[in-house]
This record gives sequence, structure tokens and C-alpha cells, in this order.
Amino acid sequence: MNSILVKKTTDVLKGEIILPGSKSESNRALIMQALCKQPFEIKNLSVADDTVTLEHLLKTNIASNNTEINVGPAGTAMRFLTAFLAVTPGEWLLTGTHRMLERPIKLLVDALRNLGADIEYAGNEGFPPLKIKGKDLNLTNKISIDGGVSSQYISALLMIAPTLPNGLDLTLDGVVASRPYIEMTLAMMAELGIEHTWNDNNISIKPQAYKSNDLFIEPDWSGSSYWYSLTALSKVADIKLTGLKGHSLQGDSVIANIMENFGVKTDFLKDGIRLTKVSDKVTADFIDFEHCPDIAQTIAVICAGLNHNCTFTGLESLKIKETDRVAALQNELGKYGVTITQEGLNYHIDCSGSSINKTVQDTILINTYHDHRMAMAFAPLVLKVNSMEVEDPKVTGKSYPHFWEDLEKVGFECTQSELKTTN
Ligand SMILES: O=C(O)C1=C[C@@H](OP(=O)(O)O)[C@@H](O)[C@H](O)C1
Ligand SMILES: C=C(OP(=O)(O)O)C(=O)O
Repeated sequence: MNSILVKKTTDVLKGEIILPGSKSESNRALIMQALCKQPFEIKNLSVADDTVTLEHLLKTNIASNNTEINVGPAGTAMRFLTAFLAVTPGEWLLTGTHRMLERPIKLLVDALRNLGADIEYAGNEGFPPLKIKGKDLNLTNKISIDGGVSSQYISALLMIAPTLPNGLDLTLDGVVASRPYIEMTLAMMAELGIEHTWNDNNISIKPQAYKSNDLFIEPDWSGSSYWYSLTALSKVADIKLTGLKGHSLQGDSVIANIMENFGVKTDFLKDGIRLTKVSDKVTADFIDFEHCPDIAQTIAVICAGLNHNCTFTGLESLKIKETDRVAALQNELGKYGVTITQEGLNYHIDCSGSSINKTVQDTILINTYHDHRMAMAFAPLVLKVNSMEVEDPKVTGKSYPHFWEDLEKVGFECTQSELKTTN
């Protein structure tokens, strides 16, 4: 196993960073491109592994009728392709990494079966791999789905909705988690001419053809969170992130507001944003991540780095992502004496026993659990502990392949080697 030793060389961070395109926007664009009868261009498509995989699967494997479709660790690819293949003639086996086979998919399979899909479980009931026979879905157009588990199931259904013989009349039961991702799906469909209505908990889409229109993918706001963290944990920082805009389809753009409470100012420029460190004072005591789950790890580590006790909520979906992210955070922050304790739906981050900022630290190994966000959320903490060894640096490729090179650009030393430290 490889690791990367990260060392701080300066307390002053200055630089200009070009983030990859959003993998969420990219993976939607690719599915919609495959559903559209006329060609169009996707500009600034993400270089994320999950996007490269999905593009390859759509344009090579599926186009040439290879039956085994392996999405690797890409959750959006697994969920979006389940719906896409259910309406694509052919017999498919849809599978992924070991972890993917532990990530639930029953709610989406049930919804598609209710529409008339032919999907069987090839392994454990409720989980991939899936055997899918693509066909016309014409049993009904009226279904419901629990909105509280993963918005990816809902986005998957919405994207195929205009191609169904009778469209889709979808009721979202209960709370709707990760709502901005559903809005992103509908907004991108609208860019391709698809109309919808969304009243209370009902989304309705009539049968219609996707119209060709070139799509531009915005840089990744989730990836920006690591730069917000570096800014918050530095003594002095002035970082430009090229291409990001205030009005974004990405819900994780809320990071700009959240980080005002951690002393980071965002200036919206013509061609990007500029982050500066303006204060050492932290004013956030309670943060809800229900609609922005992917930035929870980043902000948990920021709290640890700033020795700030805080309560998080809205973390339910973290347990079924690349790893159980709550458990992973508890383990890794625990190495620095920071605890996370659960009380109902709230999670208290307690830094009272923290060793960060208090003692000269030995290099600690951060385990990453096949989760890109564990690696990237912890790396900025090196500003407070001087050096850190991060397991499996390539893991960042899932959304941000050039993350370590970008860190080097602003003055960190990153050295890859065989894993050295043991905790
Ligand atoms: O639709 C998307 O692109 C995503 C939706 C979210 O998942 P959930 O809806 O499962 O929370 C998010 O965590 C994931 O990284 C990307
Ligand atoms: C949860 C994530 O991705 P996915 O669900 O698509 O694997 C993520 O990128 O944080």
C-alpha cells in the first residue's frame, strides 16, 4: 500500500487553483447526452475517475453491448445506470467494488420495478450486483419513493422520466435529503428543453425529447471545501479558485456561507472566487448537513484544527457512502484526541482532549477507507500538526485526481512512498 507524507513548509498560503469540473454535473450530463437523440458537446467535463469510468461505460461497453458493466466505486454511476439500463435494450450485469455491493439500492429497484422494469439481484437482496433486462417501462407512470435515503435514486428516475411512454408522476415520501442534487438534475434537464412541475412532494414530467444544447460544467464546489479548510487553518491565506460562481447548481456552494463563521471571506470575482483568512474567531456551534453531506468531513476536521467544539446534524446518509464516514471520522480524529459522540440525530465534536496545537506531534497515519474525502478532508490539518502520512493517496482520484499536485503548488511538500508509519 502506498502513502503520502505531507509536510507544511510555510504558514502563508497564496496561489491560484483550477479545480476539476463537478463530478455530479458531469455524470448527469453524460447520462442526458446518452438519452438525447441529437449530439451535443459537454465542456469542462470532470477529470474525476468516476466521470472517466461512466463516460467509458456509456460510450464503449454499453454502446457495444458488453453485458458486464462495472462502475467501480462510483455511486452516481451505479444509481444512474440502474435506471438508464432498465430502459436500454439488452441484458446487463451491473456491478462495482466490494464497497459498492454494500451500498443499498432497493428503493430505486423497487421504484423501477413498479414502473415495469425487469431487475433481479445477482447477489444479496437489496444490493448490487443487478441483473437488468432493458425494456419499455409501461406498467404505470405513478410511483412513490422515500426521499430520505439518497437523492441519487430520485435523480436517476427523473433523468429517464421524459423517455418513458407516459412520463413520470413521482411522489417523494417523508423528508427529502440532499435536495440541491435533485434541483441540479432538473435544472440540467431544463437546459436540454425538459419541462417539469414540482408541487409540494410531487414531481411530474411528461414524455418529451431531450433537445441538444452544449452544456458547460462548473468547477467542483465540493472540491473547493478543502481550500476553504486550508484557508481557515492557515495563519495567512489568499487563494483564488478559478471559474467558480456564486449562483451555482451545486448545493455545496453553501460552503461560502458556512465558512464566514470560520473566519474565511469569499470574494466573487468575474472569473472565480478569492478566499482570504480574515479572522481567528469561530462562531458556528450547530451545523446541519442534510443538504450538503459531502462537506461534513471537511468541516469536522476544520473544527478539530481550530479546537472548536461543534454539534453536527443531518449525517444519516454518511453511513452509506464510500465508507461509514461517521465511524471513519471518529477513528481518525480520535488519533488526535478529538471525539465525536452521538446523541439522537446530533453528533458532538469535542476537542477538550485534543493534542492538536498543544504538543509537538509525531507523524500520525491517517487511514482513508477507500474514501477520497477522508484523504482530502484531513490533509489541511497538516497546517496544525506540521506533518502527516495519508494512506492510499490515489484515492482522491474519485473526484480530484490532481489534489496533491495542487497542494504542492501552494507550498506543501508531498512525498509518496510505501506506507511507513503504523499507529
Ligand atoms: O447526485 C449526486 O451527484 C450526489 C448526491 C449526494 O448523494 P446522496 O443523495 O446519496 O446524499 C452526494 O453525497 C454525492 O456525492 C453526489
Ligand atoms: C458520496 C460520494 O459519491 P458517490 O455516492 O457518487 O459514490 C462523494 O463523492 O462524496
